[in-house]
Amino acid sequence: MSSKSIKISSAQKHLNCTINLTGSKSESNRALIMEALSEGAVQVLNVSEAADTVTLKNILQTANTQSLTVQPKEINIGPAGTAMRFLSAFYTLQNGEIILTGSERMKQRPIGILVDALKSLGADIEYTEKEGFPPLKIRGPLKQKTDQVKIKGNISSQYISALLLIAPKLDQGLKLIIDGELTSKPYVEMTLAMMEQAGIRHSWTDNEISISNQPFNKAEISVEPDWSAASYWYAIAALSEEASLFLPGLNGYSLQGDSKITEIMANFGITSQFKDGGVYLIKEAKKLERKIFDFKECPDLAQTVIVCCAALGHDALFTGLETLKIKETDRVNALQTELAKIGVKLIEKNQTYKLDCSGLDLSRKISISTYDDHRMAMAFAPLALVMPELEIEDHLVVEKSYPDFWKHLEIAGFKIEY
Ligand SMILES: O=C(O)C1=C[C@@H](OP(=O)(O)O)[C@@H](O)[C@H](O)C1
Ligand SMILES: C=C(OP(=O)(O)O)C(=O)O
Repeated sequence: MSSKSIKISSAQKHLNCTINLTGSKSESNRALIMEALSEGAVQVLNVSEAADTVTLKNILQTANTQSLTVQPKEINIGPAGTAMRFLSAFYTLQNGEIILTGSERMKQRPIGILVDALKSLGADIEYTEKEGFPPLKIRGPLKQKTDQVKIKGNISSQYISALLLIAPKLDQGLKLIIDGELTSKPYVEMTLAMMEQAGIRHSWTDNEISISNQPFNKAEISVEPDWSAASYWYAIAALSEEASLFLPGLNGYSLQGDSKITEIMANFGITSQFKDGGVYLIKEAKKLERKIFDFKECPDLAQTVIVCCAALGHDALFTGLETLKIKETDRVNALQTELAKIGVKLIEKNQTYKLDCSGLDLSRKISISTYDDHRMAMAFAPLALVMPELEIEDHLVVEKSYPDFWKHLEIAGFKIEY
């Protein structure tokens, strides 16, 4: 066992506990950018403890203090994709020159669509290594050439959110035309809804979103707990014999698209009761019948739900997995390799993925590789409820979005050996 690997087991199949989740990484990242752009008019409450958010917060705290005369400062965002995209737009508005870089994986995650859009607005950006990928050399402030930008919508919604966040600060405002289909749409809706909380008005008709030059109002933005993190508790409930879990702070009218986990997990017999300022997850006996799950609007739930179906031996079909290949790792590939360890196949045909559980074997001791991907570790961890013992290769990966994950599993009665 390496120093990073852990063994998880669970003698306790009846779960009854309260888990306090950290704030949403997505909401926090937006709120922090708005706070920086609004020169303090916007304030953020319950900001996430996710490492990605902490990194972004630290960078933004020093953003306005750099000198113009020294070598361009290098800013390293590590593995934080959303923050990379948001900062690329943010720095076009700042004085001076910086180099924005990230982890080795970040240098393989495409950013050309956003860079092209920013350049067409008037930004001065160069690639310092590979065309279309970080690192970026950004020289601000942007002198706006046009208010209209056309941008492809099917690769990452983060490019669109990044542009929308800076739009009120652009002299001419922004008219964004989304070319083709829009993936991860709830994240764009979240961006606009949060901007509205700070008084920013927009119009969205068909494929065109417009925001005029306008000031951010004074606002206190309270971040809801993270629904993507909550999804692992739904999976745990689904694989347990009996469960009554309380997740404080979550509400039924979330800005987070991943709150769709309540609807998905109803198929697995998990009822979500919203009361006492949070949600109770109650497990009831129910036969899982739903055969098709689509993740186009909630890509971060894909691993959770697919592993859960595999553990239950449920041969379902999955769609909307196209964007998974450019996230923390190629998540489709990672899922295929790791599910094979329990005898399950995930087979692609015309962009639909079929789970074949005919060879399911939960009796072996296996070690799950994590591919520097927090969601690989967290999506496979619930398997400890249905297997004798499970090893997770790198437990530290969870810090990216949910640093207390293992501590919370212990609260729920899991045994973790470091
Ligand atoms: O805007 C955001 O906060 C996010 C958007 C999604 O990315 P894509 O738009 O690239 O699918 C999601 O996967 C990511 O974890 C967070
Ligand atoms: C894809 C994710 O994050 P990011 O793109 O911000 O790295 C994620 O948290 O699953």
